Amino acid sequence: MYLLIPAAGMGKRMGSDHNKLLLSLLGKPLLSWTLLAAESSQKVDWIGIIGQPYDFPEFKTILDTISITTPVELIQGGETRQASVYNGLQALPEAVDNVLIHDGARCLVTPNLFDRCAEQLLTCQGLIAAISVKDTIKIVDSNRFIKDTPNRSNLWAAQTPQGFKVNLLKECHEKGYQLGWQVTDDAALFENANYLSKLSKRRN
Ligand SMILES: Nc1ccn([C@@H]2O[C@H](COP(=O)(O)OP(=O)(O)OP(=O)(O)O)[C@@H](O)[C@H]2O)c(=O)n1
Ligand SMILES: C[C@](O)(CO)[C@H](O)COP(=O)(O)O
Repeated sequence: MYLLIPAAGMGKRMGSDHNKLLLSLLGKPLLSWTLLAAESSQKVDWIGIIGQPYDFPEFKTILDTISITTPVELIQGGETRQASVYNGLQALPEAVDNVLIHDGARCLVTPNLFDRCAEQLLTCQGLIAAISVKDTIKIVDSNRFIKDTPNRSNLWAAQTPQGFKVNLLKECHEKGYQLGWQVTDDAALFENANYLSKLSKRRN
């Protein structure tokens, strides 16, 4: 299975002055933990890391340090996550049918989660890992007055991995680019284009 890892962020919301994936967690950069999980997956056999070129020297150091054996390609990212994934899709070899996309920032992913998503992707057009929302969610207006309380049993928090048929996702990204859709995950492009993605309840 081909895996794209968006890793070209700049930590704006976090208020970081550099890529948060290079911050250390238990002695290793965040990105190392994500890559180690992908390396231990039974299904992932190619990894594209999408990054900003100024981070590539540190990415190469990480790859050397963890002695990764899965083939890895570094791909230039864009201004937004959406633009980064677009570039990642262009970098896939022509013959690839299925792709998983997993945020480098989600470093607690397990090899088993990659494997489950890879297996299920063979049975559907698209899927995402997600967890059911535990809190009661309020919809507010621009003055923060509460307007609605949606039924919690229909609410799921989208995570990654997200997996798709490559031809369909490329079509959705292209459409999104042409029509100016701005989304925060790939499943939203699928929705906008009226394709169906399946939820995969995240256990681990
Ligand atoms: N131009 C961008 C922006 C984000 N990402 C990646 O998309 C994932 C989700 O982004 P997010 O968590 O929002 O990360 P950042 O944009 O880095 O940080 P922040 O949330 O603090 O703004 C991350 O793995 C990030 O590296 C990307 O590849 N290209
Ligand atoms: C794709 C994602 O991880 C799903 O939750 C998320 O939307 C990425 O963007 P964010 O800016 O970190 O929310």
